[in-house]
Amino acid sequence: MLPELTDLDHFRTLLNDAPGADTEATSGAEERNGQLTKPPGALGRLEDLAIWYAGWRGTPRPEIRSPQVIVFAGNHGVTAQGVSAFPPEVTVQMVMNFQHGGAAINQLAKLAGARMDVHALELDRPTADFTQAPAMSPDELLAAVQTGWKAVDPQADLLVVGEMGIGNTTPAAALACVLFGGDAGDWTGRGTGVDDAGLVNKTRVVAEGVARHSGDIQDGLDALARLGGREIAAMAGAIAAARVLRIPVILDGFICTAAAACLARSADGALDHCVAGHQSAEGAHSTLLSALGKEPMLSLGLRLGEGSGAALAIQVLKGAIACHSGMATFAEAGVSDG
Ligand SMILES: O=C(O)c1ccc[n+]([C@@H]2O[C@H](COP(=O)([O-])O)[C@@H](O)[C@H]2O)c1
Ligand SMILES: Cc1cc2nc[nH]c2cc1C
Repeated sequence: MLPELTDLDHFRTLLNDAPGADTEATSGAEERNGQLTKPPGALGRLEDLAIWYAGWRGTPRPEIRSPQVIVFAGNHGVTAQGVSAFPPEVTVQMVMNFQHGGAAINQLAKLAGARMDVHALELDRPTADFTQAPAMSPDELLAAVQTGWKAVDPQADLLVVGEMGIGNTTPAAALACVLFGGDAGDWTGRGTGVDDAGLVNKTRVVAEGVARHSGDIQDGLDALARLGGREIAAMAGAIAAARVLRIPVILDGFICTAAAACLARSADGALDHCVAGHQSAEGAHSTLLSALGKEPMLSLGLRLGEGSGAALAIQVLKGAIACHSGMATFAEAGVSDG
């Protein structure tokens, strides 16, 4: 059962107190992995993924039957600073495209056998431009986190969270910068494709936001309120709910990883139930994944968001689980082990 979220301190407490993976299931899966008809380690990272998944599902021989993909959408006041190659109205237009089944994520979720939900968060009320004021008030942050928290199906056995939000690589860069340090230029990339002058302007905007707010940021949730966005906060809420429910999560690209990073900076082990689905072409994604100690499953040059890279990675994880749970042991198959 997922408790109702009453306030942000309650959220922090639930995240800090969330149980870890089932150690018995993990060791049972390790033992089973050692008996399967293959040379030790021959399935490479698929073996680690299967053992990780088994631990979080609490069974040494799990299946993936009910994956869920959730796409959250939000609008950003900081787009007034000219930080995106696309206009903000594309956010609501793409939400309609998701609802009509026409986006990349619709195809990839369907292919992965996943249920897909779309949550648009107050698109007609963008966050404040963080160069001028905190992006969200604490109450606005809580409402967005609650949307994500409640969006997770407790019956799901795997979760992908994705986003749509014109301008959101700017808050994602600002979050990464304030959480991990370095210069704005280390974290700022081209997003949907800003030109060289656009990149200089966007880097300035990120630097201004970080300079304005860093003194008031103690943890990841403070960072989310001041520099984040509603869809980013909702992703954080959903990832945290999955942690409490022991539902494994596949992270998507730069923005999704920035949301996850806010949790990592609010509670130790907050992302132990997450793997990185892919490495985005957004320049700083690899740096952010390294900072979180996450190795991407795929690297295909995607920079779409929407949960697309993570939805593709569901298929790889399904492959890992199919082998782990379906293969015969040496004893069962009468094959001599080494
Ligand atoms: O997932 C990523 O790594 C990623 C990288 C670049 C862009 N995006 C998507 O593009 C939008 C943000 O780009 P921008 O240039 O408007 O900040 C947003 O809707 C994201 O889903 C996503
Ligand atoms: C068309 C378009 C589709 C997207 N999907 C996720 N982010 C996006 C940004 C744009 C511009």
